[in-house]
Amino acid sequence: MSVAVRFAPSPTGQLHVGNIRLALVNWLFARSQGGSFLLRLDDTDLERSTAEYAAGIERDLRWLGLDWDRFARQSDRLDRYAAAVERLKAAGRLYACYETAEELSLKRKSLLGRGLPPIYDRAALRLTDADRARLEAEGRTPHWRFLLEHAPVEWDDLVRGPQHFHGRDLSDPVLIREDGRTLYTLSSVVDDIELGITHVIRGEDHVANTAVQIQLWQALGGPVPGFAHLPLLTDATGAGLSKRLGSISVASLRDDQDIEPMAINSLLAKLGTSDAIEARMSLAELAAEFDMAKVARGAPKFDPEELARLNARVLHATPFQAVAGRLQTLGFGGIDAVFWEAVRPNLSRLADVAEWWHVAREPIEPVVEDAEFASAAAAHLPAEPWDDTTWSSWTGAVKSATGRKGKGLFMPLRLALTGRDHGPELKNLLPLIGRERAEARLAGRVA
Ligand SMILES: Nc1ncnc2c1ncn2[C@@H]1O[C@H](COP(=O)(O)OP(=O)(O)OP(=O)(O)O)[C@@H](O)[C@H]1O
Repeated sequence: MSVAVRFAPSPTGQLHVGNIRLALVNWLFARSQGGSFLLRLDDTDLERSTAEYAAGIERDLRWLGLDWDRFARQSDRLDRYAAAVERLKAAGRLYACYETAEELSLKRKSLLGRGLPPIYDRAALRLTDADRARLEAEGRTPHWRFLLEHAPVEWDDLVRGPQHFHGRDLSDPVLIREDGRTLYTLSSVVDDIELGITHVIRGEDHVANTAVQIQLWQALGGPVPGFAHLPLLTDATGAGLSKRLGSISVASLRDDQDIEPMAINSLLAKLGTSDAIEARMSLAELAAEFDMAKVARGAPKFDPEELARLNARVLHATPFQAVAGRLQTLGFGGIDAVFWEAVRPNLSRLADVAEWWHVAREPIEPVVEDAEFASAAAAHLPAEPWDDTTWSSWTGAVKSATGRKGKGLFMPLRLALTGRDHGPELKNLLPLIGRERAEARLAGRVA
């Protein structure tokens, strides 16, 4: 059977780097096994889900290159959940409960106060028909719980190893709320069964869900899939991430920080694994290196500096054709392949091209500390056309004429030609600056 996985975010905020790690791991697992990747929007929380957030999720995943083979929306599948409810009721696995939230909270507090785990006491199972009729006459509407079997629940987690739970240590989960809406615990299993999911790969926050959901899979007759629960990513301070809090979103990395998608993919594919974190230029390379056995159990931290470092590496290896369109959008349509290759080793973010465009093509204030030396150097500027051999022949001549060498030769030239003490290699930059500007700058003029 071929592998089928899903990424199932709720459209209740912008995807953060923790969500993306999960999306990426699902995608890489699918692609590395020739399997399929489903995007499922868990949009049944009508108060918090919005069409804008849903569109944002699709945009973020596309931008990262995480394309999906199939798409589903839980709000389109409500009839499937209703059908599953009927089957569970017919099998005697759902029972009506009438406690209010306050009553349940009191019960929990009382158990905790006695040092006991806050497991639901199944009081509703002892209600008679008459009790139920009375409660409903009082105006109470039931919520419905799934009757767990008091039996062991075990699985061999692809990340956490063998997991052991027991039904008696778990509360019967609520599957239907008072207002009749089915909850994630049920809808997610119905979808996973009907959409043929073979591996559920999600965050550690779902481990307890998995324990109860395995019994639901069995009750609904679906094959129980494999599981991998990954530790949750934290921010650099160790604090948790949440869509609701607007944690480090992919949209802000893209739109505000000018980060390359492959920098994000490279970091999140390798973070918290036994592989070194290095820049990769394609998802195919990451898929070829992917192995769930490399994922560690410790909670990884997202380090923005590491991302910045990878971003620079990715840019340094990006070919001109891959950025030509974006350069045009940024207003640098005049940049060609030669210019790009000259400046890309000095970029941390794509927008940094603006500085080198300015240096090469716009008037700058030169820094001339030794006018005599600068004028001697200017006198040796060769005739155009210039290419990447011009710098070495010119500085060779300046060296012979002035007796200067090393830093004493190169730094005054760099300061005069660029107004800066750092930047792209001058052998590449000089032909872009051109003779006229070079001559004027060596004379100390703004040019
Ligand atoms: N910090 C995190 N690190 C890694 N994975 C995470 C993190 N937070 C959520 N996930 C995973 O992302 C996937 C999508 O989950 P979900 O949409 O519930 O995200 P969420 O950020 O927890 O949302 P919300 O803040 O709205 O509850 C799930 O597999 C979940 O386990």
